[in-house]
Amino acid sequence: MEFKSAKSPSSLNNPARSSLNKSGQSLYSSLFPYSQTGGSSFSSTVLTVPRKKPEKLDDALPNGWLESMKSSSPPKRKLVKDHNVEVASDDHDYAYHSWLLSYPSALRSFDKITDFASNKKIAIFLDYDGTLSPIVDDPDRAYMSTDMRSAVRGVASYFPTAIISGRSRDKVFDLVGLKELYYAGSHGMDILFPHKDPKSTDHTSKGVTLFQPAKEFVPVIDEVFRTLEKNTRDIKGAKVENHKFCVSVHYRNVSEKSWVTIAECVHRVVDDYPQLRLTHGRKVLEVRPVIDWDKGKAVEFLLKSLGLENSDDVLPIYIGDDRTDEDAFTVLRQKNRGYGILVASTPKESQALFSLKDPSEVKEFLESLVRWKEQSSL
Ligand SMILES: O=P(O)(O)OC[C@H]1O[C@H](O[C@H]2O[C@H](CO)[C@@H](O)[C@H](O)[C@H]2O)[C@H](O)[C@@H](O)[C@@H]1O
Repeated sequence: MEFKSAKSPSSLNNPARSSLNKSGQSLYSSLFPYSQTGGSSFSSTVLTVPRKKPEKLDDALPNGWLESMKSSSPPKRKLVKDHNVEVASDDHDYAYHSWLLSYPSALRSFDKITDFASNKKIAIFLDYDGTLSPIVDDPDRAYMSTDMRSAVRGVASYFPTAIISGRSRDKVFDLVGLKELYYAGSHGMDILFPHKDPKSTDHTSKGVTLFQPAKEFVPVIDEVFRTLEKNTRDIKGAKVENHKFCVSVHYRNVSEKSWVTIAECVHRVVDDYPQLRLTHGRKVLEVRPVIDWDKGKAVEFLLKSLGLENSDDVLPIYIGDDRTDEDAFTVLRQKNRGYGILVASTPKESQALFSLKDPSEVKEFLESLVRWKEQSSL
């Protein structure tokens, strides 16, 4: 990531922040918590992050693969011991706090967000890994806490709430376990509507309306999954997951010296399938069908299904941490119709407007929304 010194946050050249919605109201400029014209005394040293669409692995030159793989998850933070408390180093704090000027904390901006949301219908979209659950080495053990589950249940009792994950729908449903939510698995290619009867005793994700735009790719995805499993068997730490409409190849637990080997192995397999493409998440390579569908399209589809599209009295809020979430942030930003909130504890370029540091801040934000809603309906 490249940092540049800038005169003021206004140098972000961010048209979305001043664009207007249909009623002439700006979602962005009215919420930007820092002056976009005047410079603060701090501004001459502010670090800003260039905003460009994150590069996908399949767009990168072969030489770029390794760099892309190395930067695909925040580096381990340099920690220093201070009174038995682990705190981030000064360098990290400085960069992070500077970055917050461009991506303000959604918690600190909470009053502005809710001022804007008053008299609007909020719709909540949540990524799973890194947003509701912390990133852990073993994808099968990425559990969300009981408190987080309660927070999600809380928001879902007031606002339509969807989980939009790269995982298969069944896996993410098993991890979240709330049947009142909408689920979009496989990066939005497998959409489930909640049980119509909230008292249903069916605790599986079955029996409700589905939207599966990549249905015909299931056999090829299965074939590629089996080939990748076989071909990566000798790469220590590699893990391949079949998400029905896409495949994940994890290299988090692979020694860095074998990253080229695993990348080449995946590329060799995918090269034989022109109908498939590769994208890149947090220490994971993902094989997906070449269809014009992503988390952003899933958000649009869900808003439409909920009768909430093209409406000025609707405020979609999308919270996510990964490159694949950028598609959803972009949709909200381009259409000037909602807030993207990036979960990040290190500076990252993003199409999101706000940020939260980690899943515990996500939980706090969701709980605050519930409290705000409860108080405003008194
Ligand atoms: O869209 P998401 O819900 O964020 O899913 C994206 C990927 O999440 C999982 O992998 C990530 O989390 C793992 C557990 O913390 C971590 O070990 C891995 O390195 C991360 O990439 C999931 O296993 C993938 O299949 C999803 O695509």
